[in-house]
Amino acid sequence: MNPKKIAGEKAVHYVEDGMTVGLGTGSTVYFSIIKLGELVKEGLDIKGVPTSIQTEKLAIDLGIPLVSMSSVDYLDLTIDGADEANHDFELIKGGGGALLREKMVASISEKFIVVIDETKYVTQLGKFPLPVEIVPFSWETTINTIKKLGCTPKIRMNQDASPFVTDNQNYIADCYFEMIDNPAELNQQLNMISGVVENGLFINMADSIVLGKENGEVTIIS
Ligand SMILES: O=C(CO)[C@H](O)[C@H](O)COP(=O)(O)O
Repeated sequence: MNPKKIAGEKAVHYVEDGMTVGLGTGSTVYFSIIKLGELVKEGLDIKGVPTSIQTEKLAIDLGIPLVSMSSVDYLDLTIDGADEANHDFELIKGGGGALLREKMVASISEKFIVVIDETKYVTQLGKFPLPVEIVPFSWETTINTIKKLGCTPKIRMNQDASPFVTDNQNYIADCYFEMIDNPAELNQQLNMISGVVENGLFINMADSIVLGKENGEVTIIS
């Protein structure tokens, strides 16, 4: 059993007719979006707000009707993956580079459902390098400032050795902390640095975590 598939599909039970739904990005929420595509074909009436160009393309291929975030005041629900989640429902996101739009969409969602496999449910955040979206202008200056917060930042690169560029035309600095003692404080400190657009810490945003397990079970933590 694929724990990502189990979690992704389970989360779709939260979706009801008439909802506007934030569609996250990544290989776990992929299974939610596939399932939603099937349900839409069977008559489910929803509108999706995609969090990346990749998700937008997938949703269009599946026939899920989409609206832009700017055309809605709020979303009923967002389903998205995460790279780590702790027991206080604090998250690291951005492994796929979509953290800015993901955070914007989650911030106006009534409910934010996180879909992960059990390996990502941790007691302390930080083993996964924290993605921070920064502007390309003088990125060296920005990562030098970020470094002072006690991490080793590395600009994310593509396989061809060019910098990875986000959907918003920015760079990602993957910041190696090993352990993050105070995620809420770090979230604020990072976002106060000039040149930082947004960081991958999601604090006080998640409502439920849907945890897929290797043995085929799924646990919902709310
Ligand atoms: O934040 C994200 C993309 O920016 C993803 O939700 C996160 O990286 C988890 O992805 P996956 O489900 O593929 O492990």
